[in-house]
Amino acid sequence: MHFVDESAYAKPSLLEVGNPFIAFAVAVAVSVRLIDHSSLATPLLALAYVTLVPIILTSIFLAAATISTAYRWFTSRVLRNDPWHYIPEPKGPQGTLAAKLFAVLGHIPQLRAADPTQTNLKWAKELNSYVYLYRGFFLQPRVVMSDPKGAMYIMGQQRAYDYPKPRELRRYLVALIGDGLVTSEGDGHRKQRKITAPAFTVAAVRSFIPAFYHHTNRLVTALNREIDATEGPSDRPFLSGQSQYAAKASRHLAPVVDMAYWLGKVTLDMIGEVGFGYDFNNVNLEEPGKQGQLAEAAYTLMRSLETMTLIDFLRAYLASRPGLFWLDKILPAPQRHRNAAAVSEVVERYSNEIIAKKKQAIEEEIAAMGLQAKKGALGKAELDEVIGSTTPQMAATAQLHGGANDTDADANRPRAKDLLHLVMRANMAADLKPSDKLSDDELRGSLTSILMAGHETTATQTIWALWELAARPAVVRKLREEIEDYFGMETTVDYDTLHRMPYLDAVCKETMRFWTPIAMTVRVAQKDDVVPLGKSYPCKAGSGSSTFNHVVVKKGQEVVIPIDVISRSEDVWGPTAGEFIPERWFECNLPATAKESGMPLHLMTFLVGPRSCVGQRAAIAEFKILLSVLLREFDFERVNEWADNMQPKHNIIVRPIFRGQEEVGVQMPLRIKRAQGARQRSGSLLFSGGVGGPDSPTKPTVNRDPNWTSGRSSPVKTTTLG
Ligand code: HEM
Repeated sequence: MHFVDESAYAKPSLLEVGNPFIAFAVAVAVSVRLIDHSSLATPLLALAYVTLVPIILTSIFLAAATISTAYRWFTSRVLRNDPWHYIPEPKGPQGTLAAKLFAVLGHIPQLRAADPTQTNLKWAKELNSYVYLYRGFFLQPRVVMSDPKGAMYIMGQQRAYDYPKPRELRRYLVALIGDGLVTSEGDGHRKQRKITAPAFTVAAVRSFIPAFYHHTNRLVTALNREIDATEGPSDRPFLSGQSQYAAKASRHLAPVVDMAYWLGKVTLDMIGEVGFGYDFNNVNLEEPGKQGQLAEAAYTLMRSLETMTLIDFLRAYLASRPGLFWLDKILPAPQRHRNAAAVSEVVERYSNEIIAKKKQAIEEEIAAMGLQAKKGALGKAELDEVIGSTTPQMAATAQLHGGANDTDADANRPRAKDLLHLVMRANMAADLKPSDKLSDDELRGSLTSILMAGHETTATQTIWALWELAARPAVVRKLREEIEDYFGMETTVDYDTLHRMPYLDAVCKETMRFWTPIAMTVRVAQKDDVVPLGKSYPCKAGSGSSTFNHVVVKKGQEVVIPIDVISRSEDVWGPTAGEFIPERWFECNLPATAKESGMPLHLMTFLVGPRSCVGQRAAIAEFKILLSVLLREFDFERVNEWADNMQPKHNIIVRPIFRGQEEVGVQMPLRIKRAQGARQRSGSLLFSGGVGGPDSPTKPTVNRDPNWTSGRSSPVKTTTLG
């Protein structure tokens, strides 16, 4: 059981649903009376006591909820004098059960019924405002802040700590992944971030590049194996991770494979190595059941997020009211929660081992440098001197729990210092105040945070890029031309070259704009505040005012920052905001509204401020490497019959499912073929046979687009990612 530090949260106001003080005071009073008037020695009375207290508490909660819901309804609908009376609000559900339950469920069923990005964009259009209000559970007002200036105000350096994540979300995440960088708040977060952020420097990310290529190349080898194994359609799945639908749609040397499955595997391998020097070797293993225990645990944890239902959300919401924490104890936990609890124990066990091995490895490094006498007195600068590639012991550690033997040619390459190693070394510095040091528990939290936050996000970003490119041969042609120009006959390019490729940069940015893996974040105000907006928006009809350019936020109020809506906002991107156009990123095409928005790189994909993505530099490099190598090697096509059935599913991360194939769950089935002119490789990238295989003398052939000036000679200017 993880303890959640609540110090970042202000005390709830009297009218907050399920006020803990009221609930607690009444429960104590009732208990005292029960104890006074009965003897708990009798089992029957003890049972009555145990049953009665929850019933009484529930009744109190329901009474408090009814009063505060009625109060909200009265002030907003009858008196029209609540602090948000002027902010437009979308219509509730019509004529359905959800309409009857509006007072309990608010607009949430509407948001969960369809793609929330589209629902929010539709509401913004109908209300003619990117700032509006919808109702959460028990009519709680939630302000939707799709105004970039407002969102940056909330998430920026000055205010981010006044707007922590809501308790229920945090409790849920802590139960899953422990209390690390993702979940900590206030001073706990400041401390974690101070130690962790310096591990993600440009120098560190540069040193990860060989590992990113190594794992991408393993994926290429595995996919080529799948292509070679495909003789034609089959009634039953015959490739790893394949669904029966994909098996049926496969053709000779052109299988339909689930790229979500493969990208999930490869990004886990990448984060395993660069995150904490651990080789999952997941790409070379088949079904999840056959993975190493830690990989399997990470996989199950991610899947448990996928299946959250409305009831789960309501339950989490209720159980997070301090007076009702016992609800979690008495309601039978769904199977997936039990799974999640079991796997988080596995993660914890492995994390302890990894941390212990790392401590040992760092001490060996210090000894190898002859600095043992000074151990405990080494400052940060001196510890930074302790550099170089992984010691043999560290390499052995890396292999200890790997899923399978690594058969790749460059398995024994020198490995860069991993993120956890860097974090732990920084944590050992004698010049760090004791109060700033992370405990083993906090280190474990940072390990799981990096593992979970840095894995499916990058996989998802790449899945969406392939989905878009699979329907855009002209974009693929231009991109391949640029890739060939920059890579030449090499299998890799360095960090700087990777970031100098303008069209790759534009395609990556457009994917990060159009498909943000994390579509939104929710925050809860700890103080009353007034949030300034970048422009004036029309007020709700009948509110007595015409426009508003600020939003009053009350303590305890939730604010939604819809990263996806900001990215597709016509106010920022103009009338083509809803289209996928990489060329919009060329300096000459960038709209003034995007440039003036003030967002870093004109995007909120990684959020901003002290709670922005700490791993963004690594994520971008990983994304660019995956995309450029995969596109160089393979053609990806959508399966025509299913092209219109893709539905983005939002569960913290936005991933694709397909109508008619719901039982498969998250998947990205794409037809894959060897690209025409897939090249002869120098170095370690091996695959068997086929055009451009290791024995093929074929020089790359590129279908040049006459309208495209690519590569080094391109006059196009962009502000590149990285
Ligand atoms: C394309 C890939 C990625 C995207 C789009 C992404 C996006 C984000 C976003 C939006 C947040 C803020 C979430 C919130 O507070 O609600 C976040 C936080 C975080 N990300 Fe990423 N991320 C990506 C990849 C990575 C990678 C590769 C790593 C690690 C190697 C990573 C580590 C983290 C961590 C530790 C946090 C918590 C930061 C904090 O609260 O201080 N992310 N990410």
